[in-house]
Amino acid sequence: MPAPTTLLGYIDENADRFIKRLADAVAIPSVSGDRTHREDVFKMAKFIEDQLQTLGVQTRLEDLGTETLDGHEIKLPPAVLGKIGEDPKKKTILIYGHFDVQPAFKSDGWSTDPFTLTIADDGQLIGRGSSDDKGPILGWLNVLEAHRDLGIGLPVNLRFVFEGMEESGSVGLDEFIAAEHARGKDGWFHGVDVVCISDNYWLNTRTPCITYGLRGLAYMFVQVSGPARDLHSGVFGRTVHEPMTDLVTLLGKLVAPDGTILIPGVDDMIRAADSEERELYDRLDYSIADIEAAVGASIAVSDDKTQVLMGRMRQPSLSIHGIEGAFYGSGAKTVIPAKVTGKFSIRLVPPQTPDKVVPLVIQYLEAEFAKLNSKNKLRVYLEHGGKPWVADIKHWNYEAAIKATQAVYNKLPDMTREGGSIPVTLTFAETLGVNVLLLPMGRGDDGAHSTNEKLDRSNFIEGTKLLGTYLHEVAAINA
Ligand SMILES: C[C@H](N)C(=O)N[C@@H](Cc1c[nH]cn1)C(=O)O
Ligand SMILES: [Zn+2]
Ligand SMILES: [Zn+2]
Repeated sequence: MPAPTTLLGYIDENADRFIKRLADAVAIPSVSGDRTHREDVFKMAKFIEDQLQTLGVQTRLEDLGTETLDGHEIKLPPAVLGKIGEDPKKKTILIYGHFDVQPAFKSDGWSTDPFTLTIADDGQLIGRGSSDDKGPILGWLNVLEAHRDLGIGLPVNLRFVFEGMEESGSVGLDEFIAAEHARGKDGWFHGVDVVCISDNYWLNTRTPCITYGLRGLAYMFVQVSGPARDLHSGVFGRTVHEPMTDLVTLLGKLVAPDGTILIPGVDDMIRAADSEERELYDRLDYSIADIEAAVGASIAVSDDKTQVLMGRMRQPSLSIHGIEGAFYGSGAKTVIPAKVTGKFSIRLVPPQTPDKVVPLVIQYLEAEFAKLNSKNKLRVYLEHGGKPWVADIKHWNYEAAIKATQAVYNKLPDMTREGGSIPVTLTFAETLGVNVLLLPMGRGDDGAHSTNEKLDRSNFIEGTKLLGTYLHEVAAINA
């Protein structure tokens, strides 16, 4: 049963107002990984809570405790909980999203201010968080508002969990979910039938997708320290072991230019795909031209689309993100940095977990460091991690999402595994024991985490219709 046509019409008629609300959300720089923005993450939690309340949702701000960031103990942003509908005859869907964002500075190469939503002539809504993940969260608000204003009853009961730490390891959330679950029928998640998350992207720019897998993550720091302070390279060059020299040598031993992970045992954990599995990837609407357009260069590691897709969806990857403490400014500072920290992450696929992979990384880097005969000090550790997740797509939750996609887009969705990570997904699946579905709103070229992140106007508006239609399709299924 598709959503009422009045609902879809309402969403079209109110598109400009919905975009204005997205602009208000983007204007709050809720960067969870930057201590100086912690107040903004709190402000964003309040913004979402206020919106939910206005839309008739019963809410609660859940204190998740504290964390230590850059040596300071600071408060974690609260999780925003919402509840609307308690009809025992209806199914109950838990909606998850995150209102924190990745850092963004104009100087990174943005064409416009990252925290001012800019509407381009072609309909792109450009701003940090537009696609990841404020647009999708606001999509749910749009759906609630349409039902309220049209006087259409929600076809399902809804529970919401919106967090403000997803981009920084979802600190505190797993413990909260476990504790609430342990409270049984008094707990927040009591009665939840399935979970729906809109926080990833289509493969390309034309075909909507439904996602049944995510990679896990082991985000690691490798720190080399030596001198008591930064040194003049003219005075001390070739007289001391330099931390930066040691670090870049180690970083150079992690991954080959074609993406092969050089840490013994890591790539070997994954069995090769058989022909039946390869076919799943062959069938997806994707080409090398899509990846080239999304990254803005002809740099795919292979000309074989299936191999590229498998590299993203069913193989681990290792990326080097940066070096803290290294000189990176303009000019030509002749410094020997005293302490440098390399940051890299490994995206994990089943059966890999941080517990299985991290000891291999530590052992390998320590052995490679020993070969350098350096007198500097090495420290390798896990900063945050999460396990991979793969779901059963034969569940009615997926059936409803496929029907909704066909109703809104008149197309069969691509069935994908996402290369990114949403650590709480597996927690929902394992702790609550329910089916989880990923129903993305944005396109593969949205530039999440990158400069000029955008969400296309049509994806925001049709995506809102998709979320609303999905609720009605869930209600129509006899399960
Ligand atoms: C897929 C999701 N929208 C996302 O971007 N997740 C992040 C999670 C993360 C973990 N550490 C930092 N961010 C990702 O996949 O990088
Ligand atoms: Zn993200
Ligand atoms: Zn996200």
